[in-house]
Amino acid sequence: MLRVAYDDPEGVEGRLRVTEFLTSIPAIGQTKCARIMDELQIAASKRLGGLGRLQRRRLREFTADWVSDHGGTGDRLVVLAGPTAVGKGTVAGYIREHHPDVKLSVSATTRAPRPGEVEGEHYYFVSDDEFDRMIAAGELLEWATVHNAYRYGTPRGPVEEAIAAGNSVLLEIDIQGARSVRRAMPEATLVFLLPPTWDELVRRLVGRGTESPAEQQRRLETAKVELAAVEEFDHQVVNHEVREAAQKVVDLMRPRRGRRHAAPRHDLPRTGGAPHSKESLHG
Ligand SMILES: Nc1nc2c(ncn2[C@@H]2O[C@H](COP(=O)(O)OP(=O)(O)O)[C@@H](O)[C@H]2O)c(=O)[nH]1
Ligand SMILES: Nc1ncnc2c1ncn2[C@@H]1O[C@H](COP(=O)(O)OP(=O)(O)O)[C@@H](O)[C@H]1O
Repeated sequence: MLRVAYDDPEGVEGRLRVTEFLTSIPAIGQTKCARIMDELQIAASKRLGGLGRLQRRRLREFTADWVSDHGGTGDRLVVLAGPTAVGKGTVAGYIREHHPDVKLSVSATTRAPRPGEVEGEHYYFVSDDEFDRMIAAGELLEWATVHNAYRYGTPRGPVEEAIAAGNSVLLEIDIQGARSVRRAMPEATLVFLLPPTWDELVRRLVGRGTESPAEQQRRLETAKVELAAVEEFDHQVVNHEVREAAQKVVDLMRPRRGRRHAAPRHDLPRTGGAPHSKESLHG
């Protein structure tokens, strides 16, 4: 499994030269490495920890392409994350209904079922002991304590089986979980769902009416911090309208195969959503 430690510039991998990283990949020798570095516009002296944002993205996309071309998950594993009440559940639900070819991962959680929630469809509802067991047995691809309350985790088996069978898998998880997936499966595509504006996010949270005013306040504080994580994601999709946002997420799951030759890597669009300014979200 290819793994790139961009997040730890002082660590052993952060100090690794990009050329060393590339030539450690089977079938990439000096000549091919030089050509790839040229294509990615990265100087030969660069270390993994010293790459600029664009260079990191180009290298990450190259890695994803490589894994895809050599039997890895490629673009078939997509993570949808974003701040509270942005509409992650709504967009994922729309995809479940209208794109049956996309497999939605069903998480395990220690929280109690809400009225209408179905075991094995919305979540696997498990006890704390069972969740501990799943962690110890390595059955979770990632897990996190969300909103300081309950634990949520992605069962590893179904994700791996779906990918092996050639299906696309969508994980609707929180931002900590997205980071864990990036570490475990660097070739996964990370999508950040954004609200059209900060005020609209507040309206959606309040309008949903599932949290007390104090809890809403706490989640909004967290949301401000979480919005800053947008830069870590491969794509941004603004959830103006559910159908359109869902389509953009599904479009990102199309196989990347062949694209490398269709357009220079640095010309590939990064964002799936409309232009926006981050400042306006905090307004
Ligand atoms: N890390 C992680 N987060 C998850 C997982 N499943 C759900 N979540 C997140 O847990 C949070 C709470 O979900 P939920 O209990 O459905 O409540 P709601 O978001 O308040 O409707 C959401 O932010 C989800 O994205 C998972 O398997 N792993
Ligand atoms: N595109 C949208 N336009 C208007 N309202 C939306 C949109 N997407 C979601 N909502 C509403 O916003 C609220 C929060 O959505 P939800 O899916 O529960 O968010 P999350 O899963 O991100 O916490 C819900 O009341 C939902 O109906």
